[in-house]
Parts: sequence; C-alpha cells; structure tokens
Amino acid sequence: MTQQLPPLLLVGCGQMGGAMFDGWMKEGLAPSFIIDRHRDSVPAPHHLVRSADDVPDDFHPGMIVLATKPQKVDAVMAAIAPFALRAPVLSVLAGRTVGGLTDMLTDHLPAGSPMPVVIRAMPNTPSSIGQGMTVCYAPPAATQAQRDLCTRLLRAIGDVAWADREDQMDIVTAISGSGPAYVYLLAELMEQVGVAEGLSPALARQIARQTVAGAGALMIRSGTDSAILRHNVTSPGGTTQQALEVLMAADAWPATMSRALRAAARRSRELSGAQPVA
Ligand SMILES: NC(=O)c1ccc[n+]([C@@H]2O[C@H](COP(=O)([O-])OP(=O)(O)OC[C@H]3O[C@@H](n4cnc5c(N)ncnc54)[C@H](OP(=O)(O)O)[C@@H]3O)[C@@H](O)[C@H]2O)c1
Ligand code: PRO
Repeated sequence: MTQQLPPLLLVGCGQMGGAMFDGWMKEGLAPSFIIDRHRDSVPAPHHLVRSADDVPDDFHPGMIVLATKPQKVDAVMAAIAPFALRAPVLSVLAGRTVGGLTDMLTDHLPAGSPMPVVIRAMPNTPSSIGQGMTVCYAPPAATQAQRDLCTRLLRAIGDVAWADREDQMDIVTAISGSGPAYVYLLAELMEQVGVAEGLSPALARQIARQTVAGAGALMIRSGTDSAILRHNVTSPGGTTQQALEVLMAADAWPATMSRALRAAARRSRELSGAQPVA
C-alpha cells in the first residue's frame, strides 16, 4: 500500500489549487486544511476555512502550498508566517520569486526567527487527473528532504522535473504552466472550422477533442519524437502537407509560438513584483 501524503495547508483552492487537491485526494492525503472563500465544502477528513486566520494554531502541516493569484498573496502572509516556521512553503504562483516570498514571510515573523524555506513549483491543470507536469526550483537553503517531499507530492499528480536556475521558471511557466490553454485553443479552433465547413457541432466537437487527446496519448505512449510522429501523418503530396505548408511558414506558427511564449515569459518576470503589476 502506498503511504499517505502528508497533511497540507493549501492556501487558495481555485483552478490550480483545486486541480492539485483533487489529484492529491485520489492518492490519499492526510487530513489537511484548505483555505478558500469560494468552495462550498471539501470532503472529509479535510477541513475548509474561509481565511488563513481560521487555521488552528496547533495544526502542523507537512507542507504549505501557496496557490492564490500572485497579486493576492500579500494578504495571507501574516497568518501563514507562523506555519512557515514548521513546514516548507511550496509556491505555485507565477512569477513570484523565492527571495520575494521569503522576505514577505520574514516581515511577519519575530526578529531572530529562523528563515522560512520557500520552494517554487509551476504545475498545470491536468494535475487533477494525475497527468500534470510540474517544474520545481529550490534555493540552496532547501534541504534534500524538503526537495524529496516536493517531488513526492507532485509526482502523485503527474511528472516532475527540477530547474537548475530560478530564471528558467519564466519560460517553464510559458510552456507547461500556460500550455494546456494553447492545446485547448487548438481544439476550439479546429472545432470552429469544422462547423464553418458544414459539420454538425457535435461531430466537430468529437473529432477535434479526440484528435488532440489521441495525438497526445500516442506521443507519450510511443515515446517517439513529435517531429517523427508529424512526419508519419504527412503523405508526400497529400492533405497534411498542404496544411503544414501554411502552418510552418516562417511567419505562421514558428513566429507566432515564439512571440506567444516570450510574451507569457515576460509577464512571468513582471509578476515577480520587481515591476508594477496590473
Ligand atoms: N490556473 C492554472 O492553470 C495555473 C497553473 C500553474 C500555476 N498557477 C498559479 O496558481 C495560482 C492560482 O491560480 P488559479 O488559476 O487557481 O486562481 P484562482 O482560480 O483565482 O484560485 C485562487 C483561489 O484562492 C482564493 N483566495 C485568494 N486569496 C485568498 C484569501 N486571502 N483567503 C481565502 N481565499 C483566497 C481565491 O479567492 P478570490 O477569487 O476571492 O481571491 C480563489 O478561490 C496563481 O498564482 C497562478 O499563477 C495557475
Ligand atoms: N495560469 C497562470 C497564468 O495564466 C500561470 C500559468 C497558467 O498566469
């Protein structure tokens, strides 16, 4: 039998916090406290509270998971700080740096307190079904046991990798954090064209969704390079080649993806708080 995951203090249980929580519950999570003001309930044995101030002082989490919007994290730091002396903080916030978050926590701790340990992670929403991709970054102050705990928690909801440098988290966020949105957009657009070209909405939806899902599953199950899988679909002089000539033109997808991912990475850097955040 696999060991239960340690109790968590999950701060923010919206799209991403909720996706991780769903994944962790399926794997077996020790009784945890979930802070969120929109959820109606959480399944037993977990506890839902509306504010960080409502977490009992004697709760000893194995990990504190920060999953508010980056712009809203300031409001919870005072109440979270005492718990950060008992357990490492795992932040999934886009942009917010280890140094920035550590300073915010330290500001709410008595002088002379030990330095809280903050580890960053960038997960994505397929975590809710155990198919997530999370990249982590830990500062030198984090112990191997703390890194191992992060890996264990995040492996329970998908694949895990570690970045060597914190600045790599910006492009990671652009690729795997935001990436599911690009894939869903592809499905949406294929569906729209299908309908525009005369398919019923139901058929257009079915073929767009199953094509995205099947292509992704084949890529993972076969382990084959995506370029080879693309080549396998492309008959010389056939239909795919015509479409790819449009998509692969230098000013089409190569330029568009580059611009899109760089824009997302730039926003991640802005969200660090180093520059004004809109
Ligand atoms: N969504 C993704 O795909 C994804 C992927 C990777 C990382 N992330 C990161 O995950 C974080 C959360 O994103 P999200 O999309 O999950 O946002 P979200 O859906 O807005 O979830 C955040 C939740 O936290 C609640 N919350 C915030 N401050 C609170 C407080 N002081 N007390 C109680 N509840 C509070 C929010 O309520 P209010 O709305 O009332 O504030 C909301 O329910 C972000 O930092 C983002 O960068 C998201
Ligand atoms: N969702 C968050 C955002 O859009 C971070 C990655 C995915 O900012």
